Amino acid sequence: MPRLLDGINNANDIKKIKAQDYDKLAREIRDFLIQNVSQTGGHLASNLGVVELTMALHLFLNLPQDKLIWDVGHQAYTHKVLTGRKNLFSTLRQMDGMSGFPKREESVCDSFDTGHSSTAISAALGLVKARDLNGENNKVVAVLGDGALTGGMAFEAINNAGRLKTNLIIVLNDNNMSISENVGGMANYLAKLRTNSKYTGFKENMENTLIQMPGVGKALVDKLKRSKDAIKYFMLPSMFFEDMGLTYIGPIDGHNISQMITAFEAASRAKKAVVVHVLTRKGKGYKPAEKYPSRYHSVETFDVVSGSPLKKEKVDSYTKVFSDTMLRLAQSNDKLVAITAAMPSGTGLTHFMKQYPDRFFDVGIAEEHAVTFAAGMAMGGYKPVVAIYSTFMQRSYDQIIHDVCINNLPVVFAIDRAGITGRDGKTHQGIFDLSFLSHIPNLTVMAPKNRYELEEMLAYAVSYDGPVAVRYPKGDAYDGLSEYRAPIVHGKSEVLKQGSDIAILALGSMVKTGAEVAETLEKEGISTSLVNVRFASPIDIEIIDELTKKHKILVSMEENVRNGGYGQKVADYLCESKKNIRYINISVPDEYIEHGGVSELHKKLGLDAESIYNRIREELNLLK
Ligand SMILES: Cc1ncc(C[n+]2csc(CCOP(=O)(O)OP(=O)(O)O)c2C)c(N)n1
Ligand SMILES: CC(=O)[C@@H](O)[C@H](O)COP(=O)(O)O
Ligand SMILES: [Mg+2]
Repeated sequence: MPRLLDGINNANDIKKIKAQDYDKLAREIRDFLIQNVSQTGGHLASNLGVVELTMALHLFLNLPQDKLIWDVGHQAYTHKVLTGRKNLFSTLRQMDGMSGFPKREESVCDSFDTGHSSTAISAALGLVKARDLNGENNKVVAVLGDGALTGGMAFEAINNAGRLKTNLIIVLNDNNMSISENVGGMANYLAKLRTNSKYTGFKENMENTLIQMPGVGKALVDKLKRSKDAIKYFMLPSMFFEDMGLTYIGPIDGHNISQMITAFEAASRAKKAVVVHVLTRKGKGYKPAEKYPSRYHSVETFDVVSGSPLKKEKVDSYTKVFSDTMLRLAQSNDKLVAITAAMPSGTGLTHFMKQYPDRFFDVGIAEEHAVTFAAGMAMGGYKPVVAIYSTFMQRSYDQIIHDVCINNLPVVFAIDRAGITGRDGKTHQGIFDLSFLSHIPNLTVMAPKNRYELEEMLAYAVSYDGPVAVRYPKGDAYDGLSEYRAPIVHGKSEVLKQGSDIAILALGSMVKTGAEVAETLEKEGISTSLVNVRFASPIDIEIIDELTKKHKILVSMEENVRNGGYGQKVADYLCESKKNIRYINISVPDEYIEHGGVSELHKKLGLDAESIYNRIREELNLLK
C-alpha cells in the first residue's frame, strides 16, 4: 500500500495532501522517525512531539522564501522529512551523513544552523529587521520550547521584540519538559497558562485585542469563533507576554493542525511580535517515549518493540564517576553544593539531587547565570561545583572571568563532554574549553588520565582555595594506568615512564593514547618518556626543561583545538626559552568538527595512536 510519505519529496509537497489525510501522514512520519532513529540513534522524544506542529508550519509557510528557525534544532527531523531529506535518514548523525540539527548547507529551507538553546528569537528578530530594511514581506517564524524559554537570551530577545512594529511569529512549543523536568518561574507560569481557569476570564479582552489588530477585525474573529472550537483556544491572554509588548495567542492544541494554521494566520496579520503558545506531548505516538520523555530525549540505537537500548553499558562513564564522587564528597563536606543548567541527568547529578535536594540547584538553560550564581554561593561560604558540558560552558566565558576569577572564588567547574563528543557534531564538540579557560588568571585547569584520577582531581578541586576547572570526556571512563597514583601537586605533572628519544606530554584523555604510542615506539627500540600533564594551567615548565635536555623530539597531545591549546603554550615556552628540540603538536585542527563516531573522528583528525605514531616516525626520519 503506497504511503502518503512517498509523495513528499520536496518542500511544499505537503500542500498536495488533502486535509482529511493529515492524521495519516502524521502517523506515517512518526513510524518513519521511530524506525530510523532506532537504527541510528538521535533525538527522538522532542521530534515525535512536533510532527503536527511542523506539518502545520509547512502548510502555512512558503519555504524557502519564508524563514523558519528551530531553537536548539534537535526537533527538526519532521522538517527534514518535509524538505526532501527523507532518504538521508539512514545516515542521520553518521560520518558524512545528515546532521541531527538544521544546517544551511544541507537545505535552502534551513534558515539558521543551531544546536545550542535559546537563540531562535534573537536570530528571527534579526531576519525580520533585515527583511524590513530590504523592503521584503516574507514571514519569519521562530519555534522554541518551554525549556529554551528559560534561557537568558530568549528573555533578552523578548525584551527587544516588544518594540517591534512589524510581524514576527514566535511559536512556543510547550511540552512541559526540558530534557528533564522544566524548572523555575517561567515553567510555573506556563503551567498556570495551561491549567488555571482564572485566565479564561480574560477571553473577552483578548477577543478585543484581536479585533483591533490590523487585518484581523471583527469579521475574522467571528469566523474564527464559528470555526470548530478554535476560539476557545485563542482567548487566554498572557499577562507576561502582553505586558512585554507582544501579542499572545493560546494555548492551542499542538496536535491539531487546522487549529494551529488558523492561529498562525491570525498571528501573521499583526504588525507586532506574536507568541503562539502550542501544547504538545513529548514522545507522542511511541509509548516508551511518552512514559519516559527524558530517557528518550537523546537515544542510542534501540529495539523498537521493547524500547531497550541495543548496546548495554559495560563500563562506567566519566559522568558516572563524577556522579559517584560527588555523593562521596558531599558526605564529608556539608558546604558542597551542586549546580546544573538544565542537565541533571546528562551531567550525572540526578543522584545528588535526590540525596541532597537542598544542596542541588537546577537553574534552567542558563549557563551564564549558573556561573555567577555559583560565585555568589562561594562568596557566601559554600563550595559550588558547577557541572556544565564543555560546549555549553562557552556561554559563560565572561562570568567565569568577571564574577569567579577576578574575585578569585573557590568555584569548581566540572566540565563534562570535553573533547570530541561525536554524533551531535560541530555545535557540540568540546574542543575549545582549554583555549578559553587556560589563559584566565587565577583559574587552575586540570584533566584526568583515568577514572581514578578524576576522583582525585575532584577531591583536590573541592579542597583548593580558588577557582578550578576539571575537564573530562564523554563516554567510557578509562581504568588503565591505575598503578600510577602520584599525589596531585598544584601545577605539577606526573611522570609515567622515563625514556631518552621521544618525550610525550599527554593531557587528559590523550594519556591513554600516549601510552599506546609509547608502547609501539618501545617495541621498535625507540626509548620513550610518557608524562601525564595533569595541569593545562598553570603549565609545568620544569618538566619541559627536563625533557628537552635529553630527548630528540617533544610531542604534546590534547583533545582541544590547536589555537590557544596546551600545545601552543608549550611551543611558546620552547620558543621563549630558546630550546633546541623538534616539537610536534598533536591537537584538533582549528576548524568546526562535523558529526561522526568518536573513534572515527579521532582517526580522521590524526588523534588516534596509529596516526600519532606515523607522525612521530616521519619526524624521526627527518632527523636521520
Ligand atoms: C546552551 C544550551 N544548554 C543546554 C543545552 C542542552 N539541551 C538541549 S535540548 C534541551 C532542552 C530543551 O527543552 P525545550 O526547549 O523545552 O525542548 P524539548 O526538548 O522539550 O523539545 C537542553 C537543556 C543546549 N542545547 N544548549
Ligand atoms: C540537543 C542537545 O544539546 C542535547 O540533547 C545533547 O545532544 C545531549 O548530549 P548527550 O547525549 O551527550 O547528553
Ligand atoms: Mg519542552
